[in-house]
Amino acid sequence: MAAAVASHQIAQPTDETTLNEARSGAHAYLQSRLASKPAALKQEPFEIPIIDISPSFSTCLSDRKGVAAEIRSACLTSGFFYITNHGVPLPTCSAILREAQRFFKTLPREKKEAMHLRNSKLGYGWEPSEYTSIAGDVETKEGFNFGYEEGLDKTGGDGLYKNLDGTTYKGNMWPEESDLPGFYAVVREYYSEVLQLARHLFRLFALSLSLPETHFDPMTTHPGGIARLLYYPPAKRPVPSSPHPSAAAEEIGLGAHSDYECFTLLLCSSSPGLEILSPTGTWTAAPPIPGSFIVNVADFLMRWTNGVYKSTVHRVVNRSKEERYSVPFFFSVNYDVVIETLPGCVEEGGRAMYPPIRAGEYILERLNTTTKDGKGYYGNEAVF
Ligand SMILES: O=C(O)CCC(=O)C(=O)O
Ligand SMILES: [Fe+2]
Repeated sequence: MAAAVASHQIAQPTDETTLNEARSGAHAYLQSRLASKPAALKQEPFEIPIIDISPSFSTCLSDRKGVAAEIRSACLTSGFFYITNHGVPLPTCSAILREAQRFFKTLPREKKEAMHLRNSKLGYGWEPSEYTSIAGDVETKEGFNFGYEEGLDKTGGDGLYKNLDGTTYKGNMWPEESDLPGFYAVVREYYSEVLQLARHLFRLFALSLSLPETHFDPMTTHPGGIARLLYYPPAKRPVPSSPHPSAAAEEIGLGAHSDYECFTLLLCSSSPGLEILSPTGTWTAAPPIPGSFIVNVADFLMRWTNGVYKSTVHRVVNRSKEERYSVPFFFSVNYDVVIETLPGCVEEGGRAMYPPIRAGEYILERLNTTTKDGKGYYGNEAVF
């Protein structure tokens, strides 16, 4: 599918109507996916492919295109896939999962409180268990969120980074080095590796859309990239060992949602818990595969492709007696980029389903809906 280069670097204002449409569009999308019933829809099984991306590091374009074709096929169906042989060293992955455990298990509560999410206008910091809610479910997960800073980027960035709301102050909150010695160094190593992998994958996504390989590169010179450490306690009461049709039977770790950005790279510990909503409306487990990342298409790619690539709804239920840790990395373009449907993704005579939105504003709006009352808790407005 050929697509002309969009005017992505032009910082057009996103007006209130457009944002409202984006907000309700995302909500309607989620509701329609949750409400869809098995009967008349496509056949199971719903497969989450495993893609060995080692050929994508080849100097030969046709090797890279081969991997891009596999990615395309996954994006058209499940919107989720595993990648193996991705180049991020195993010790780097093990180390970040260990730090997650150290953070949640050894950092005293008052030190976590000092980094509470409510002190951030950007969704950063510590989220206690049962603090946030998506789709009305109170979530058992505990989290720690942080965003891009130039020190976490091997390229050093271009010096033009802007926060979600267009401000430029340093928004991350970190534990004191004396409280968790070595924590920041491990986070930096992991983040910088995964950011470079995301830039590499973005080129494959471009190829998968028959765009020039470097199409998205200018949009990721100071990219948004929120990462989180997540802890899911074991279920307090017995839950069915596989997804159950009745939501009431579940103890929700993280409520049903789609991700907001371009795509997500998820690292998880050996405990299962991630569940993906199939096109037939059934929850399908996505168990961890050692040494892999789970990649999922998120809303920006869905919007660019006019819904051709699926931003699939997912959730987490820890059904095991084990603790689960995970580290999602939500890869965004520069927050000042405007996301607009790629002309090549609109069928002849068709129309773009999604109005243009500015990356940072859209994410902020979506984050604001994840409170228990859905009314937001940041109380800030974008200043782009
Ligand atoms: O923890 C997981 O397995 C998934 C996390 C997730 O979907 C998210 O944070 O958006
Ligand atoms: Fe997610």
